[in-house]
Amino acid sequence: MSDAIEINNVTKSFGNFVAVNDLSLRVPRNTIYGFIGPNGSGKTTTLRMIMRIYAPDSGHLKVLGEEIFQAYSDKISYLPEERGLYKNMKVKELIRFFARLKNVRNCDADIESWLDRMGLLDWQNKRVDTLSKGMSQKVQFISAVIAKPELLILDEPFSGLDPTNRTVMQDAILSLRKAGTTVIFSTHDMSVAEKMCDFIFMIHKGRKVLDGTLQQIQDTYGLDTLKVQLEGESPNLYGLSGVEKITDFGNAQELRLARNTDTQAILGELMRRGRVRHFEITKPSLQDIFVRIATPESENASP
Ligand SMILES: Nc1ncnc2c1ncn2[C@@H]1O[C@H](COP(=O)(O)OP(=O)(O)OP(=O)(O)O)[C@@H](O)[C@H]1O
Repeated sequence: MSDAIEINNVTKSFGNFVAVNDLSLRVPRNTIYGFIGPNGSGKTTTLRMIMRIYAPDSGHLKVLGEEIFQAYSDKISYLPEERGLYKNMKVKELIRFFARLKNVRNCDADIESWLDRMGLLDWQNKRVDTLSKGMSQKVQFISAVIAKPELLILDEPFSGLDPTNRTVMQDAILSLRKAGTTVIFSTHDMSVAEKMCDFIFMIHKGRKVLDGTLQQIQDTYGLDTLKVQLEGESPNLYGLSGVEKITDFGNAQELRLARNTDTQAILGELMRRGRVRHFEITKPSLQDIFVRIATPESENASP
């Protein structure tokens, strides 16, 4: 079976500005693929090309094995970044309308079951303009999944949701993947990407800079991070040999190490300076990897 998405050397410019530059990417079926990248790096433009809202200037795209949108339009759903719903329709009526657009009828039981899961059953006969932002987002999500798409594309599905609703949304996405759906979502939340995604793709200035499982990505950096906690306020961590960068989280600090740094020597030095509560040699987090790639050299320099 073909991959859910095959992108081959795709470029898209707006005027002189190259938003997506020679991008190639494969999304296997039945996976969750996370798109990450700084603001304006090309995530939405890529998703819009998959949805054929934009045509690439060059390169080729295949979605669910098809090159022509009409051939896959009924099997794909998109939750756009800018949420917009028909405000004077009632919730259930609106979801029914989106189902019909994909040629799905008689789905009231499914709609009710989704509304129930998303904590919106009592709102089914309320007008859309009476919903809060988070509620409309959930209604839009249900509208996207009601026709049981093979491929679901979500542009920042967690933004603006409170922690409970984030969990509800995460569970819904995971259950869809379990049922066989391929899910692509963009996010600025690195911990969500780390926990949920089978594969992570990072785009920076229109170019692919990361693509793989979290483990593959972290392995390219190796065990170059020290997580430490020392007793007392503002522990003195400066001047340690081999430490390239210190990130201070207040109660804990992360040290980035140069290759072949002697971590035992650092531990010895820290013990001379104070009482060490926590000392862990680890791979960098996705958040740290993102910052390393996206932060300009000058801001990312050694302390
Ligand atoms: N229709 C358009 N016309 C002109 N420029 C555009 C258009 N759409 C996107 N761009 C530009 O292309 C670049 C990539 O935008 P895109 O929306 O893909 O970024 P993004 O990674 O989704 O960002 P964010 O995280 O802020 O949503 C930006 O510089 C943006 O200004």
